Amino acid sequence: MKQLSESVVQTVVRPRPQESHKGTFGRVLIVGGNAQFGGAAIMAASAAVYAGAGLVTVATDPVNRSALHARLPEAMIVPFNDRQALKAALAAATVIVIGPGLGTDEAALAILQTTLGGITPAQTLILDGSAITLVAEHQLPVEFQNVVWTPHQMEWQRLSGLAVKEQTVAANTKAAAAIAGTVIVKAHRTQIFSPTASYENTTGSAAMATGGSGDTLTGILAAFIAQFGYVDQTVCAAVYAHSAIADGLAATNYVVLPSMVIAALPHYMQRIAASGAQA
Ligand SMILES: NC(=O)C1=CN([C@@H]2O[C@H](COP(=O)(O)OP(=O)(O)OC[C@H]3O[C@@H](n4cnc5c(N)ncnc54)[C@H](O)[C@@H]3O)[C@@H](O)[C@H]2O)[C@@H](O)CC1
Ligand SMILES: Nc1ncnc2c1ncn2[C@@H]1O[C@H](COP(=O)(O)OP(=O)(O)O)[C@@H](O)[C@H]1O
Ligand SMILES: [Mg+2]
Repeated sequence: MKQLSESVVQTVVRPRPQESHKGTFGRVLIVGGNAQFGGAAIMAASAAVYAGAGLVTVATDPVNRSALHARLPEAMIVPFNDRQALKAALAAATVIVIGPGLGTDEAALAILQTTLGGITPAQTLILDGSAITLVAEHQLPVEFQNVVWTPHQMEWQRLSGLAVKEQTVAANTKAAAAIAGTVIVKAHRTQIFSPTASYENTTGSAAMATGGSGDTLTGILAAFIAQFGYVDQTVCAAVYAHSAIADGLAATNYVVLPSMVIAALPHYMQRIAASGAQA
C-alpha cells in the first residue's frame, strides 16, 4: 500500500490554461439533499465550486432552493423528484455525485435508479453516503467502468459485509476487487483501492470528525476528476488535499468545519499549482 504525500497533489493540480472557459473545467452534478439533509448537498456542491469545477448543478429537494442559492449562487438547481429534469441534468454532466444527504426512503431509491440508468461510459459516477447504503440494502448492480465509491467504515460494512473490526488491508483489498471501480474507505487513515493499486492517506485528524467532512471530500473529488480526469493520481490528490487543508487549519483550530476547508480550497490549490509551475 503506497503512502500518499504532497507530491501527488503537485502532479495533478497544475496552473489553469489561459485559453479556456467554464466548459474546459467540467460539469459536475450533485444528486442529494432531501428535506432533512439539505446541508450535505450544499457542502458537496460548495466544495466542487471552490475546487474549480467549471459548472455545478445540484439535483435536490426543492425545499433546499433558497438555502442553496443564498449560500452558493454559483450553483444551478433542478428538482430531483422531476424525472425528466433529472435525466436532462444527468445527460449534461461530466461527473455525477449521488448520495450526500439523499436519504434511504422510496423516493431516494427511485432517484438512485434513474441516475444509475442515465450514466454513459464517458461520465464518472461517484457514489457516497446514502447511495452506498441503498446499493447495499437493495443489492443494486453497479458495473460502470468509471465509478468511485466513498464509504466511511460503517457504509463499507454495509457494502462489503466486513464488520469494522474485520476491515484489515487484506480483507479490504479482496472486497474492493469484487466491486467495480475505485473504493475509498474513509477512516482516520483513509485507504484507496483502485483496480490496479492501493494507497494510504497520511493526512487528516480528529479535528475533521464533524458532520459534512465526507460530503466535502465528495465535492472536491468530483471537481478534481472533472478538471484532471479519472485516474488514480487524481483520486489520491483529492483525498490528500482535503485532509491536508484540514491539517493546516487544525494547527490553530480545535475543530475544522467543512465550510472552513471549502473556503481554503482556492488558496491551497493556487499554492500547489504555483510551486509545481516553478519546479
Ligand atoms: N448536514 C447534513 O445534511 C449532513 C448529512 N449527512 C448525510 O446523512 C446521511 C447519513 O449518513 P451518516 O454517515 O450520518 O449515517 P450512517 O448511518 O451511514 O453512519 C453513521 C454511523 O457510522 C458510525 N461510524 C463508524 N465508523 C465510522 C467512520 N470511520 N466514519 C464515519 N462514521 C463511522 C458513526 O459513528 C455513526 O454512528 C448521508 O446521506 C450523509 O450524506 C451527513 O453527511 C452529516 C451531515
Ligand atoms: N479522526 C479522524 N482522523 C482523520 N480523518 C477523519 C477523522 N474523522 C473524520 N475524518 C475524515 O472526515 C471524513 C468523514 O466522512 P463521512 O463520515 O462520510 O462524513 P459526512 O457523511 O458527515 O460528511 C472522511 O474524509 C474522514 O477521513
Ligand atoms: Mg458521508
